[in-house]
Amino acid sequence: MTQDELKQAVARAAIEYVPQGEIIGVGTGSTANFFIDELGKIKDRIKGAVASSEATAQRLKSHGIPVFDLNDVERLSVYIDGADEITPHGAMIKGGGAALTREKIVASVADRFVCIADGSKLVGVLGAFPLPVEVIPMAQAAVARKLAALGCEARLRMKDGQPLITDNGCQILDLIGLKIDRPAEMEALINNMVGVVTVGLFAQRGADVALLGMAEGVKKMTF
Ligand SMILES: O=C(CO)[C@H](O)[C@H](O)COP(=O)(O)O
Repeated sequence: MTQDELKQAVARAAIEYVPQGEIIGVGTGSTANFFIDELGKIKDRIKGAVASSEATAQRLKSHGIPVFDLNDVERLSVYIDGADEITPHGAMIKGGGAALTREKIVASVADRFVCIADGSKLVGVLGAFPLPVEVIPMAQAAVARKLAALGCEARLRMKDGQPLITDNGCQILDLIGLKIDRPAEMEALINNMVGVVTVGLFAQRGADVALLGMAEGVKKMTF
């Protein structure tokens, strides 16, 4: 099976977690896109969705799924999203698609985080994938120096020759070679740096369920 077929398989499996008549949280990325396409087929089952990015909002709308502002929603029973890496304990690196801040916000009001990913995302230790950190642009260089002092390279993410600008008007530093032995502690340490908006470590609030696409089928893990 190709990686896309594995992503499609977990996107289909995640439909089981979509509650009747509710608003759900929807993530960002290629796996989330496959999920949105599946959601489009059963859109009458839900009231609508809260999107974790402008791109996701557009895709939901293209399927005729109503998109709600999080400020108008008190709680979500489920948030469904992909990950760049996930451990056997449910800690994740997210933000490969630069949507980490809104993803963390939407996930924070959800009772349950269902992570959907192809099996290659399952790792023993986080950090082979560069860890994204969203930063306030004026603090970018200062934050990069502090992050580099942790023993990694902090590389400004570029797009079309310019620093990438997120949906929040911020920039992304990708941390290469960071050793992440204790994800929850590292999350708190980086989040506490002045100028950091969000770190793409989801450990203090990790996944509750992971659906991982493997050649032999969808593997379910609960945490
Ligand atoms: O965190 C994310 C976007 O900010 C994505 O969930 C993550 O990058 C995984 O993406 P994909 O499903 O395309 O592999």
